[in-house]
Parts: sequence; C-alpha cells; structure tokens
Amino acid sequence: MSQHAQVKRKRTRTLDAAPQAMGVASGVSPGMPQGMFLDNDADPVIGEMLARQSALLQGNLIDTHFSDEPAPRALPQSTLGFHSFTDARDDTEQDDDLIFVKEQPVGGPSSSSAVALDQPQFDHHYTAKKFKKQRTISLPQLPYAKLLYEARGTVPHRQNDDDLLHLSGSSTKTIDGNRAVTLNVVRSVSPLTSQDHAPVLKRMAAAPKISKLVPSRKKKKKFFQTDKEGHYVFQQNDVFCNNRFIVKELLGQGTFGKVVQCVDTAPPVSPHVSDFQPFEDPFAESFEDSHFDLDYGHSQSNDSQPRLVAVKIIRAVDRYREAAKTELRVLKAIIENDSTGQYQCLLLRECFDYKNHICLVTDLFGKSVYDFMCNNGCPRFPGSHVQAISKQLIRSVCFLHDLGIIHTDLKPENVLLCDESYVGKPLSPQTYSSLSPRRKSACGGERRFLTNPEVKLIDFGSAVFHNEFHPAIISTRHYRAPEIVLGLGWSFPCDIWSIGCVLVELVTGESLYPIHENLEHMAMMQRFNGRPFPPKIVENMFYKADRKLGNMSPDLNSTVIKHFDRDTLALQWPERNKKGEIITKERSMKRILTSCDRLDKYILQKVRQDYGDWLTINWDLSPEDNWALLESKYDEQVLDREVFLFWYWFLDLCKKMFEFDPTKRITAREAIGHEWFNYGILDEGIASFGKV
Ligand SMILES: Nc1ncnc2c1ncn2[C@@H]1O[C@H](COP(=O)(O)OP(=O)(O)OP(=O)(O)O)[C@@H](O)[C@H]1O
Repeated sequence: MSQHAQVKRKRTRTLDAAPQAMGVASGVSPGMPQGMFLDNDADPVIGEMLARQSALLQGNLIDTHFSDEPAPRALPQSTLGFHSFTDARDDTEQDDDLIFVKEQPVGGPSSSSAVALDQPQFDHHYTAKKFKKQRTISLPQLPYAKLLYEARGTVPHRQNDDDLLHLSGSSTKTIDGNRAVTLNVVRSVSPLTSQDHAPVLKRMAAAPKISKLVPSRKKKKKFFQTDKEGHYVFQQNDVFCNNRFIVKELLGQGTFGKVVQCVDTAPPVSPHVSDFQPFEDPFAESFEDSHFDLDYGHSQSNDSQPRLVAVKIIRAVDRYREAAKTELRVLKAIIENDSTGQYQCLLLRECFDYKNHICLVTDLFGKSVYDFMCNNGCPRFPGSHVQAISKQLIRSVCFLHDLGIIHTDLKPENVLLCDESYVGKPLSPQTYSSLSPRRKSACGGERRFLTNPEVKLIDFGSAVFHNEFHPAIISTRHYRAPEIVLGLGWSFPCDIWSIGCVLVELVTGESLYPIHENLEHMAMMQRFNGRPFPPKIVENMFYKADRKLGNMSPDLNSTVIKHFDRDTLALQWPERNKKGEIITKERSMKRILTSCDRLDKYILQKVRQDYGDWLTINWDLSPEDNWALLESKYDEQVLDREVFLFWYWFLDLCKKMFEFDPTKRITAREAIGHEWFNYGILDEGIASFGKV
C-alpha cells in the first residue's frame, strides 16, 4: 500500500442490461430526481450506472416464474409511499417509478452472475419465505446496503437497568476464561484464492516475484527484534517464522502491538473451510523460536503461491499477551460462527507464538475508512455509501451481539476498505483553496468516491464478552457512550452509540465529538441531543457512585459527578465560580455553542451542501406533512421527494442511536429493520460503483 501523500493520524482508545432494461432502469427515469448533483454532462454516466444497477437489482428480484409472490411491478403510492404495501396489481400506471423489490441473500442460487462477482459466495441456508418484505425501492441501493441478516442467538441486546453495571464483574473471570482457552485456530490462509478478494489478488499480481522478495542473507542482519517496551521493531524485509513471513510494510501500530503487511511464502494451500484444522494452544507452553515449526505436510504443494497477509504482532509483555487471549477467544467465536466472513468481521487465519510475541495472521485489506477520509478532498461520503457502510456495520455488530460480544472500540479507524480503488472528481478551485495544506497535498485536488463500499470490521483487541469483566472506561473518547462517561456501567448499547458517531462522521466528514475531556463531552452530548440528561440516569449515577457500586474510573468524582447539581440533577455547564461568574474557557464555550447544534440541524446543514437549502425537517410533523409543507414553500423543480425521505429516515435512525438512556437505545437487531434501509438514493456513490 503506497504511503505516498497519505496522512496518518492516530486516535487511540483506550449490471449487461441496456439502460432501458426492465425493473430499475425503466422505473428510474420518469420520476427520478433530475441531475441533483450529478453533472449535466454526466448523462452517459447515469445511463451506465442505471444499466449496472438494473442488473444488480435484477439479481435481487424474486424470480417471478418460480415465486408464488406477485410479479415485481409498480406499487401505488399512497401518501408519499410511506408504509404503503397495498395491492400493487391495480395501480401499475399510477406510479411507475417504483419497483417491488424483495431481498434475498446475494450469492445464493438465484443470484445473477453480476452480483455473484461482487459478493462473497456462501452457502446460505435461508429460504425465500424467511425474508422480510421490503418496502418498494424507487431508487437503486448498493448491494452492500441490501443484504439481510438472519438473527441468531438468544443474547438479549437490550440493557436492563438491573444489568447496567455488571457489578459483579471481576478481572479474575476474564483471566480464568483466558486460561481455559483452547485455541482452535484455523491454518488456512485461503481466502485470497476466492473471487471475494479480488482486490487483494490484484495487489498480489502486482507484487514482485518471490525470489526478489526474499532478502539476501549475505549481509549480517538481526532479524525480528523487540524493543524494550516489548514492541516488535519494524524492519522492511525482515523475516520470521523460519523465513516464512517477509515483512513488507507497517500497517498500523497500536497499544497492543504492530500490524505488518507480510508476504507469506508458504501459505497453507487448502482453501476450504472444511479443511480448517485445530491448532495446538500456543499458550499451553511457550514456543521457543527454534521449536516453531508448522507441519503443513498434507497440504503443501508446489503451486502454493506466496500471499500477502496482515500479521498483528502483539507486544511481548505479559499484560498484552493476556489481553490478546481475549481477542483470540473473540476471533475464534467469530470464525466458528461465520467461517466465510459474510458478516464483515475480520477472520483469523492462523495464530502462533514467536519469540514471546503472539502473532495473529489475517487477510489483508485496504486502508481504513478514516484514512480514506483523511486523504480525500471532501471527506464526506455520498449518502448511498453511508448507507451501504452503515448496513454492513450494523449487521456485523448485530452478529457480534448475538454471540454475546461487545466490540467497544467502533470507529472509522477500525473499519477497513476491501477495495481502495476510487473515482476522482476534480474539486472546484474554490473548494480546493479552502483546504488545509495537508489535505491539499493528500487529495491531489480531487473528491474521491469509492468504487466499492465493502468494508471489514477489525480490532477485537478491546472486545468483551457480555458476561465477563467490564473495565470502567472503554472506547476511544470521540465514540464513547454517555453511560460510560457517567460511570453507569455499560453493555451492548455502547456499541450502538459508537456506530451513531461513525455514521454522522461519514455524512459530515468530521468527528462529532472532537473533545478530550468529560465536562465538554457531556455538554456537547446535551447540545446535540437538544435536551439535558434524563434525571433518571443522573440519579443512577449518584446512587452508584455514592455506594461505590461497580468499577469506577478513578477520576469520576472530579471530572463528572461534581459537575451535576444534586438537587436539580442538571449538568452545571458552563462552569461558574462561587460568585456565579462563568469560568469555562471562551474557546470551549465557542466550540459548544457555535459548532454544535441539535443533531438533525447539524447534519442537515452539511447535507444541504449537496442538495440545496430546501431540505428541512420539522420533527413535530409527520413525513407526509413535512413534504406537504415543503411543496407549499418551494418550486417543485428544486424539491426531491426521494432525497427528503432518505435523509428523514437517516436522521430518525440517528436519533434512536443517540438515545441517552441505554435501556431505551435502539438495538442492532432493531436497527437492521429500520425504515431507512428501505430507501435508496441516486448519487455519486451509485454512479461510481463498480468503476475501475
Ligand atoms: N487485516 C488488516 N489489513 C490491513 N490493515 C490492517 C489489518 N489489520 C489492522 N490493520 C491496520 O493496523 C491498524 C491497527 O490495527 P488494530 O486496530 O487491530 O491494532 P491495535 O493494536 O488494536 O490498535 P489500537 O490500539 O489503535 O486499537 C489498523 O487501524 C489498520 O490500519
């Protein structure tokens, strides 16, 4: 991965159919928003995109010849089409821009080849009947915004007041859990042979021949060094593990260790999940370097090709080695329950202990969503990509929650792109000149649109099983939920809050909470939510703190509790001295009062940059009444009903994710079924999809 002109910052935690083809294309043109923010001269782009989308969507249409469902056709559109799921057969002519799409898992037997190329292949065990009926989709959605998740497991995602704290959680439990770990780690580093990983294959094809990769041993060089903090010392062309891995690039460095891109010169050949074999527990005894010898006898063959992989090399420090065991247990649970990676979680391929460093071998993916944003002339993602990424994230987190796992560190840095390729569009001189020098040099004067918004969720280093020890403070500050800040105890809902922060960041291109301390964080939360913390949770905070219940962060009293009035239960912000004078710094005041607004207003202000000033929502009115109001105020030429609906429902989802009270916050499973995912939007994200 080229680091050229890339900017790295670190935030740590703690479709062959003709355009007029049936279905979407025919449906889109009449009622489509006309060139909302696609260039006027981009008609060929739109045509091509519609054709592609048509094919994509046809891959998801129910095969009418074999289905006992009514044929896909136009739906009537009562009151804006909201919740209308009435008999489509009578009203075909009324609204032919709507098609009836019923989702089914892509990659299944009835999927078109166009879709199959873009989707992971997997043997699903769903039947069509199990699928929820989708509302009509009048605009194309990207495939990754269309996959459904079949709920599994019985772990309740909703946090009860009673289990807010995991009061009895103890560190012993996790350590015991770790001691008991029997690693059943897969040996195959196989996915690179599958079409799902075309981007990585592409990269590999570009890689130099193996003979050129193996560093010469002539010069005396010390291999695989560890520094005094237990970190592996990155050296390009370093080799380890009996010369099997050749280090090529430093991908990332974190608290737990370093992640390096390596050429695996002797990858296991077997590409099949069924060939995965148990591997000895590397923790049962310490593996000496010289003892490390993988036995690949059965599967090694001459045609095994070197592959690029990512290796996370954990610090050679007991504390981090112990923590890595939890990461391994989580990774094990993931691969045991989703061996093909259909739920977008990083899959562990191998694990070994080398010179006291636990090494986790995983598939290699592209840069993070965060890095892509940092290097983009306009860091905002188009709505269609926000939706596609959101759906993958939510589905992924729902899967984890069903397994009883809380990720706890969801952030754009931990969401990797499967394919880094993009379509660049020149920025206007005005926009370009407004950029920082850093961004100017990084973006090359372009706004970049991914050609494929498929992502993978990584970093399970802080993940926690729901019934095990919960540290007092988790998550990277910007994505930290209020219940963590207030010391209430936390569970699955904290991940949902973090996802909310990520979604807003994708839409606006900026971190929602760019803060570093508790008071400002709490003041901002109130400002964005447009209301104070509910008295119930402030009371809870006092109750738990007074009785010293649960794990409390050492500075909870001094940085959180003292800022609340015990009588009114209100947050005392801005801060005042005894004389009643405001002592909060002006900069902080400005940051909160001028940069923050109620969340919907804050987001719409950014979104209007693409769609115009008409896009406003009155939350006291129903969507129907909102639309009627807009029609009465604006010329219909400027209005776009689809755009309105898309953002209306997006904001509705955000509101539910940013619910202060974790017991009332939307769960991942509920979010999957949210109305927003029934809407599509025609934008640059759709236009760039599949282009290389
Ligand atoms: N499989 C992978 N493919 C490509 N890059 C990766 C991969 N895994 C990790 N990285 C890169 O390495 C960085 C650090 O990885 P990871 O978050 O797992 O480590 P960490 O030590 O837990 O970091 P932190 O302390 O910041 O959470 C990631 O942000 C990403 O840029």
